[in-house]
Amino acid sequence: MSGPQHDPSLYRPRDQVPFRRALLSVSDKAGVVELGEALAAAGVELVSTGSTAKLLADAGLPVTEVARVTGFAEALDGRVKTLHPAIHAGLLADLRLEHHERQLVELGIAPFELVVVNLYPFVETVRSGAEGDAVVEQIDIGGPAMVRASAKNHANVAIVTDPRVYPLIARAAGTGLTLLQRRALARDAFAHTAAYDGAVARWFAGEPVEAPAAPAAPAPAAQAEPPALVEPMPGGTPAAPPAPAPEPAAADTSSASGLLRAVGAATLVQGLRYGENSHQHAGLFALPGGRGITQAELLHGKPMSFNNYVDADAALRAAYDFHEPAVAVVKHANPCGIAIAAPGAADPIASAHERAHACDPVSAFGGVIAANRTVTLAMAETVAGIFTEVVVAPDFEPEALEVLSRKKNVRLLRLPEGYAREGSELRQVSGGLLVQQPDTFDAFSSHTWRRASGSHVSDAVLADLEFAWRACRSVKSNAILLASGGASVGVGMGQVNRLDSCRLAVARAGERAAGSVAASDAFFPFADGLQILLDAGISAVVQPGGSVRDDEVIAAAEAAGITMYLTGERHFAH
Ligand SMILES: NC(=O)c1ncn([C@@H]2O[C@H](COP(=O)(O)O)[C@@H](O)[C@H]2O)c1NC=O
Repeated sequence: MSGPQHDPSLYRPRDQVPFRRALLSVSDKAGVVELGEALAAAGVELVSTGSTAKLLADAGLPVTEVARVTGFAEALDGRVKTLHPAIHAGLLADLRLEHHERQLVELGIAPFELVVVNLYPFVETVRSGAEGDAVVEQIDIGGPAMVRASAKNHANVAIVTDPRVYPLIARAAGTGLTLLQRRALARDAFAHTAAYDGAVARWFAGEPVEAPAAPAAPAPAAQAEPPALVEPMPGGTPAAPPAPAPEPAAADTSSASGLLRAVGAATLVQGLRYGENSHQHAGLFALPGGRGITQAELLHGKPMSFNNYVDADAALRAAYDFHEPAVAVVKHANPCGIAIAAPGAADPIASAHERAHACDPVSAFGGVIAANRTVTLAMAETVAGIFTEVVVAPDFEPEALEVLSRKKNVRLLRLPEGYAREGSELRQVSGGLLVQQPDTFDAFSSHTWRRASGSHVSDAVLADLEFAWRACRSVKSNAILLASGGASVGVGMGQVNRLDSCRLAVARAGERAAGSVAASDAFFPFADGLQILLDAGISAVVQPGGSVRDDEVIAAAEAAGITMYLTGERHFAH
């Protein structure tokens, strides 16, 4: 045996590992300051590379530069920064082993419990048209080394490669993560570096950097169940929630038990006029430390109703699923339009709203609008002409507030700072409660998809497919969403068979169906639903795959000469 020896008796168990020292080294800096703030506030020491460190320091955070830890200035134009034993021993020491702990002390090296890395934008650089050494320089070496080291050492280290996980990490800043959570992050980290290296290899082979065609993905059910980021419900009866704390602190809702504790400590915010219907009593309760729609400030209009809260929350979920400026218009908890800003739009959020509204103006009447950016005057002027129940956003420009406040019947809500959803979701069933990890699984990058039919599509079509696939997870199942240019053009939602959802999406899109792309939240059980989309003239489709009749479905796409991608992951929303 050539690898290291392994003696199971030497390993001491480690479940929850509190964060003491974090290493942050990111190319995409979005959200890293907020994360750094949460970590620093919890007393976590921050160590960071060149420009990440500068950004954190400029934000007033205490941060140690990697070069100070290694005693070695970053060299060779950044080719060597973190590639040093003083960093990698801190990432790889397995503190379950007494001799690793001892050696680390002897070496004078402190361990890391949290590593946040995202890699040089290799694929984006290729897509920008760069060639030769300009591309080679974007092959990240130190980043993947840290990601893989930390993922291997998930028994001790939490590795974060996806900015969408930052809110969870921020919430867990004071407690750290469990082994199960670190394992799930390690899984994602290895998938991330594998996809990255795959793209690099394809570039060297002179192939397009996106994932090549491959045999149909195995049925998701046939794959091993991935570990969830939330702890499973403890067996038997859940522990009784403790008495509410006198001063409600922010609750860690990333696990089922954490969420149940928070529910036990929830406090009544207000009685509502009524529930879903006028004969039902209802109230709104707040979770300790919650920063969601419950905590939003009513700037104008009548008090929110029960249904307003449900719809506004659904709209927020849809709009905040995008990093880009995005708007969702919701009716009865379903989006009747979702859009991101048109490229180069002078007023991005106004553009996103205009396009979301245009998807289905009939249904948008009396709708609830969520924007993930400040509402501008231009957006307000358009909204003012549309009968709207609620507009919720992180903020409103003063002029926008003035324009909208002239409308008596609209409710305007400003989100609390640091708006975030809970780390677990709860639903009541008779005699019990269902708790699950939210569907934040990130399978939106086409690099992880498999092309099952047709030829490579243009970057624009690929971007539309990515948009449609992301947007369709905010739509109740069975969901079919047609999109064009980063905007939905037809949504078929909530039907009890996929065929009707296809019919609905096509009917709502009308002439816009031709040339649009389609996303289906789960596999097509038969080719008939897809055929409706094909007959309407869609240009490409993305769906999970995994049906026993995948061959039939793929053959229909082949026959129509369109490209079909399989994601291997579905996005049911019930
Ligand atoms: N060479 C190294 O030792 C190294 N260590 C970290 N990086 C990358 O440098 C970037 C962050 O650098 P900065 O904080 O200076 O922007 C990250 O994308 C990270 O993956 C490295 N760069 C590339 O290989």
